[in-house]
Amino acid sequence: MKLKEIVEGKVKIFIPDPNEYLVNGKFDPAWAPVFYNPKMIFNRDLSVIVVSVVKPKIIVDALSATGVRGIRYYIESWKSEELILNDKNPEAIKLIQLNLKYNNIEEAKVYNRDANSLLYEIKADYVDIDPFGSPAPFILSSISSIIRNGIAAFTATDLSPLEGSSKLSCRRKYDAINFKLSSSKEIGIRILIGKIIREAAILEKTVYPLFSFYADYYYRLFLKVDKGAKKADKNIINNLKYFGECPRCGYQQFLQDNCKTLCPKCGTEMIIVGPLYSGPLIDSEFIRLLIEAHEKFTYISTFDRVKKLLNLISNESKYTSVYYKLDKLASKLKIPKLPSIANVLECLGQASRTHFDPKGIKTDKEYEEIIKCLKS
Ligand SMILES: C[S@@+](CC[C@H](N)C(=O)[O-])C[C@H]1O[C@@H](n2cnc3c(N)ncnc32)[C@H](O)[C@@H]1O
Ligand SMILES: [Zn+2]
Repeated sequence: MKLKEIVEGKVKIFIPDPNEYLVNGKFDPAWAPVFYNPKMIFNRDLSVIVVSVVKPKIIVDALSATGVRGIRYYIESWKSEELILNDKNPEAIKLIQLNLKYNNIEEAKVYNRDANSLLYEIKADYVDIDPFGSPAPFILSSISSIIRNGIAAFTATDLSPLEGSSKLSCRRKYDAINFKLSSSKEIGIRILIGKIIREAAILEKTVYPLFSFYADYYYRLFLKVDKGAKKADKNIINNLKYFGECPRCGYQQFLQDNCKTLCPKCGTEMIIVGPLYSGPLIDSEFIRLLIEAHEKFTYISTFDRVKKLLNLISNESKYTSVYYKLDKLASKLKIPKLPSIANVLECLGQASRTHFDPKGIKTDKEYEEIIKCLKS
């Protein structure tokens, strides 16, 4: 394999030389023998900050590819007692070993295993699942390996099922009914968390979101894992719900079940999706710690973008309801001229923009008040 040296964060690593794997002059990271995607630097930068706050004892980068993620955690976030890097691809293992050596890390453990079988054999307090597409095949094994108060980190790039475009795929992978809704960007992340809560419950464990976000073409979740059948039951009872949107007037609400429901505002039958997680997506103390920690990472190439996202998420986390997409709402209600988002926010007083959608707002104000502000 012809290699190329690159710098990401504070580490220098070798990746397969993209020029060797061009097809018709184009390159896709999946065409190289070992996967490295520069579009995921933002994801890794944010994860480095998270790990610097969490300071886990045992870090597992279960789907490592080049090893860049785990190596960055060790060099930039925190020197954990143990660092475990794993990939089922033997070519990846050669590269991981080379990259560890190049960054003077001697103490890491490297496995060439199927991640699921490895995860059932080990215990850790931070497990990173960064797969091709869906993390669903790794949920049960990763949660099983994480001790009480440990962190599960998941990336999901399969937005099509999660956002309701591929309905059958969503049924198959996430056991949830889904349709394309106005707020599908947020619904998708809630369906994913709902699935993880149900899988964790099988093991008498549960998860609570600390920090979760949508960016570019993926979701990223950091969940705190807790143990106990009663806690698992409580989380399911309190936070596993359905969600309905009225196709006529755009009113939306969480629902206890997926029985036929008429819109309380206009009487039209609502479109219902779920089951999904209805609780907070962000822990306010955790986001405060991330904002504080971020100041130390002045060298990362995404410094400004990370700051913007963290501040926006901190703002929107004050509101528990799913965002309203104003252009969709205005078009449903035939409001001819959409006021600026800034004007709507000012009119509502307690409301925020959302990172999920530039046309969306989050507020806990009543539907009628939102409409009044849209019309004013
Ligand atoms: C998206 S890449 C990981 C990228 C890496 N985490 C990063 O940040 O650059 C997914 C990796 O998972 C590996 N993989 C897929 N299925 C696996 C399995 N069942 N067990 C172990 N590794 C697996 C692939 O070989 C690939 O290297
Ligand atoms: Zn309605």
